[in-house]
Amino acid sequence: MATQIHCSSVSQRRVSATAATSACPSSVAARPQLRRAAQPGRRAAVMVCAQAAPLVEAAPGKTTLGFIGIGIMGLAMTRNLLKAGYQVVVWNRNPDKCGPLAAEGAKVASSPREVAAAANYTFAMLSDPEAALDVANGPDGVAAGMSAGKGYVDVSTVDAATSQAVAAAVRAAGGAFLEAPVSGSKGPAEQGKLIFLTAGDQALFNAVAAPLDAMGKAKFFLGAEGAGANMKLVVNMVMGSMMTAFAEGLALADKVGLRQADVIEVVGLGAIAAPMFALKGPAMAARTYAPAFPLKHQQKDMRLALALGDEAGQPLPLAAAANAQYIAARRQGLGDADFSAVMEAVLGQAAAEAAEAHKGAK
Ligand SMILES: NC(=O)C1=CN([C@@H]2O[C@H](COP(=O)(O)OP(=O)(O)OC[C@H]3O[C@@H](n4cnc5c(N)ncnc54)[C@H](OP(=O)(O)O)[C@@H]3O)[C@@H](O)[C@H]2O)C=CC1
Ligand SMILES: O=CC(=O)O
Repeated sequence: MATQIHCSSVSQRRVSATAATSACPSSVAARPQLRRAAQPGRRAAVMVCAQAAPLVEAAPGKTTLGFIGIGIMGLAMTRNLLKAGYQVVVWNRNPDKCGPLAAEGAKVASSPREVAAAANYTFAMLSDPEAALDVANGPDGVAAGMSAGKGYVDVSTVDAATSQAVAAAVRAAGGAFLEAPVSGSKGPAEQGKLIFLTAGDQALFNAVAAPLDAMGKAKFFLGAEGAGANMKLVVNMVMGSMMTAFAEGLALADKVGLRQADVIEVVGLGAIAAPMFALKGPAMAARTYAPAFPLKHQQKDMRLALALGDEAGQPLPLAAAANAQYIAARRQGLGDADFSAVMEAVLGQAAAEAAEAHKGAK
């Protein structure tokens, strides 16, 4: 897995080995706004903190990891932890989804609490804020299985308030907390090329550096919990708006007699080229939407980003318009399809307007 991190700006400070050894979970005030990961070779073996139990650096063969939420992303991410040689204990609400991982060597637990009790560090990849709160703070949840020296890494896409509520419950039980939402979809998850947007307890960030590297190609430490969640919502708001604009472009091209394949090629050669357009464009032109990133999750991210905009006093009219299209697509029953199925809402709107115009002409 690629683990090398490049600094693109002098204002972005690397986390030094000294910082890694001296940081405590509670020392959030001292953290810079944006930090990239330390070089793996410079990590200290044990992260010592005066106020909390030391967190031991995770390593295959000596660390048991937990993984909760075996959906599209969780399955691929857990596979990479198993491939890297970690012992992994898993739990999923629908236990059938743990079957393939059990066959590959994972142990299956009967509750999130049992996972946290069995593992040194537990990861969770859950659908939304409600699921994240249920799993972490519920009666048989992760916090109930936490104790000093353990850590919880929530990689789900949620809002800052959810992340902060989970962090409080985990810390109250003596554990450390890191939010670590990921940028990158099913393909990057399978290839171990996710981008982790982390925030929270820096000692835990350092302790789980190796498992993060087994699942991803880059990791950012952004400060106190909430910063990772906000970064993820900003990125996904842009992605959701881009996808809607692209769907409108393909629909318009078709209406005026252009080949959608030509549009995809022209876009791909110019300044607005994006891997997402190249990857999703041909399937959108064929109107097929095999789920990599479910549309219901993209709409959840738009909703959470708009709420963040409200809170921050930042108008987001473009994102609001895109969100309306994702809501329309959900109403068309496309929540479980890939988010590129927003194309159907764009086409559906055109069809509805044509029908309305036809009615008016009668
Ligand atoms: N797919 C993608 O490309 C990406 C997704 N994400 C984010 O990752 C998260 C997961 O996405 P993905 O794997 O695609 O989604 P899936 O829908 O495939 O998986 C969702 C997981 O959450 C579990 N879950 C939902 N509600 C609850 C609950 N109340 N209690 C316990 N477990 C629950 C599901 O369990 P069950 O199987 O029982 O339903 C399932 O394991 C989302 O936050 C998404 O926004 C981030 C980057 C990329
Ligand atoms: O959250 C989705 C992604 O592709 O990133």
